[in-house]
Amino acid sequence: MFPEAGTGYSYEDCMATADWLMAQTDIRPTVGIVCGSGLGGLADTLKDQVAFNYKDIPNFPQSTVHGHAGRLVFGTLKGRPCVCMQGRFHLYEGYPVQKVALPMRIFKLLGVETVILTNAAGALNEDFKVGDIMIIKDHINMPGFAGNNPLVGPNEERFGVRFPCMSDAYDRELQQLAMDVGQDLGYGEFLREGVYCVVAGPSFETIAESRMLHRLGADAVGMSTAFEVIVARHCGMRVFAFSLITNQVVMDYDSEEKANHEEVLEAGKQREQQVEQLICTMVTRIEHNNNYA
Ligand SMILES: O=P(O)(O)O[C@@H]1C[C@H](O)[C@@H](CO)O1
Ligand SMILES: Nc1nc2[nH]cnc2c(=O)[nH]1
Repeated sequence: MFPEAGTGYSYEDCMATADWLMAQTDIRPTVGIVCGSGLGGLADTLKDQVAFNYKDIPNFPQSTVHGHAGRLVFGTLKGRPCVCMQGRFHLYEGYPVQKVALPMRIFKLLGVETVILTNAAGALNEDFKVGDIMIIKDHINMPGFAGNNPLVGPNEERFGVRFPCMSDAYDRELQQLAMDVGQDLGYGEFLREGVYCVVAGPSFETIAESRMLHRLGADAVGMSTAFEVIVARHCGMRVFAFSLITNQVVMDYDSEEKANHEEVLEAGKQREQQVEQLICTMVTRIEHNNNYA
């Protein structure tokens, strides 16, 4: 049923990739960042950059989606050593779910302690607007109900336990930090919190599917993040994630709206600066505030 589960993603494979990277740069990141669709600009703001194209990194998948540059960028953000994925992998690109989330294990082996993930998502919550930033407090892994969980396969104890807890997946202190930073930056009007639901994609939702997800308790829907979060938590890293609301999901048969990737990228462009500022300030405060560190 899962032919590729457990092959090519061993501890030794991940270690080989991490060793290769550490031999190319002296930067030892403690924060790892994953940039969602159209949100890759943050990587360009890192200082003292050392960047790798995914195609040059051993065992690494390739980005195939417009808006995902396919570069792993090491550098510093306000003096703090970071590694930033400028582009991520999705189930709909044809990768097994284990491969989609593989970079989290590389992060761990590089020394990353805190992971910050971003994504573009459609709003199911009717109070949300395009341009809102939704701090993710929990997720629903829809493909997971059909067996698409990145931890399927033999468990590697050196990464984590067989049955990891997920009720604390999204670090509450980091959520509070994001709220505080957002308020300080004057982002209160477009800062929200909510539940993210991942679907496999690449087709956007039908109206019936959207209504169902909304009734199940999801505030936003997307095609990523939850798989990475599961693997990051399995190996003991702290996780913070947010969605940029790029479109209102169509839930009305009379609507003329049609979801499309171009509007997703455009919404990313419009909020790029605030997204970067939020992450950058959070990273600084994680470093300097022991309550959050
Ligand atoms: O990588 P993310 O989750 O930000 O990308 C979202 C989901 C699809 O890949 C794409 C749809 O426009 O944006
Ligand atoms: N599944 C899904 N992913 C998205 N990514 C950005 N917007 C959407 C959306 O409306 N649905």
